[in-house]
Amino acid sequence: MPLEGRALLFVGPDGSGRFTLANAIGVTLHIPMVTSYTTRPKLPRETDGKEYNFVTEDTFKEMQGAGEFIEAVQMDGFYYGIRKQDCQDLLEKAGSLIAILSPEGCEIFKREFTKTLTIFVYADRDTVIQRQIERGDDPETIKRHLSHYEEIMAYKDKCDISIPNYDLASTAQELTKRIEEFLGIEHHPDSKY
Ligand SMILES: Nc1nc2c(ncn2[C@@H]2O[C@H](COP(=O)(O)OP(=O)(O)O)[C@@H](O)[C@H]2O)c(=O)[nH]1
Ligand SMILES: Nc1ncnc2c1ncn2[C@@H]1O[C@H](COP(=O)(O)OP(=O)(O)O)[C@@H](O)[C@H]1O
Repeated sequence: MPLEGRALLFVGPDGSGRFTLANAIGVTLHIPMVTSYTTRPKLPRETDGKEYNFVTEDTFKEMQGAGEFIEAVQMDGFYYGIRKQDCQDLLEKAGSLIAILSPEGCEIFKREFTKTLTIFVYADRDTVIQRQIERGDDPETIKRHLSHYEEIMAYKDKCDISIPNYDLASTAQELTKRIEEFLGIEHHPDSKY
């Protein structure tokens, strides 16, 4: 049985601005974001429970064994997954949720929710490199991210919306409008976008 509700799925290369845009849209449209679980070590700029719930591999595997994840993937030796119960709780409260995930994860979510919107956020290679340097990612992490750049970009035309993110304010404004159309809501009067 698919989950009754709407899932806005943000996907795109690392450093393209998925988290920044998902967060802005969530605040403007009052849509909560579901936090993934990962075994990847926490970076200094991250806060446990915000970007991810950081867990050990043993804990992840226990949760996976108990069937807790709606989807779980392994990437570059790390596990990532989203808990079904977390989605159910958010849908009960808000009717919609936001998730940031890989193309593979999007395909699974599309089968698991009654209504999904896939939003592809992108920028050129040099720009995503520059942004990752500025946000303090180490060279190894940036290299790891870039090894997926082309493969992720190939998913662009399979998404419902694909949006280049250069000027943040105008990207957020355009995206807010297109999501409001999808959700069938009037443009939010207080929206600064
Ligand atoms: N399928 C799936 N993908 C995820 C999940 N959580 C994160 N991802 C994606 O997996 C990739 C993880 O990359 P990572 O190197 O850890 O960089 P991050 O984007 O800075 O966290 C990113 O593209 C995420 O959007 C999840 O729960 N499921
Ligand atoms: N349009 C933009 N212009 C300049 N910087 C941006 C823009 N969008 C996002 N950023 C910055 O670039 C970095 C990467 O954005 P983030 O949302 O973390 O990307 P992702 O989740 O796709 O890895 C962050 O430091 C963010 O503040």
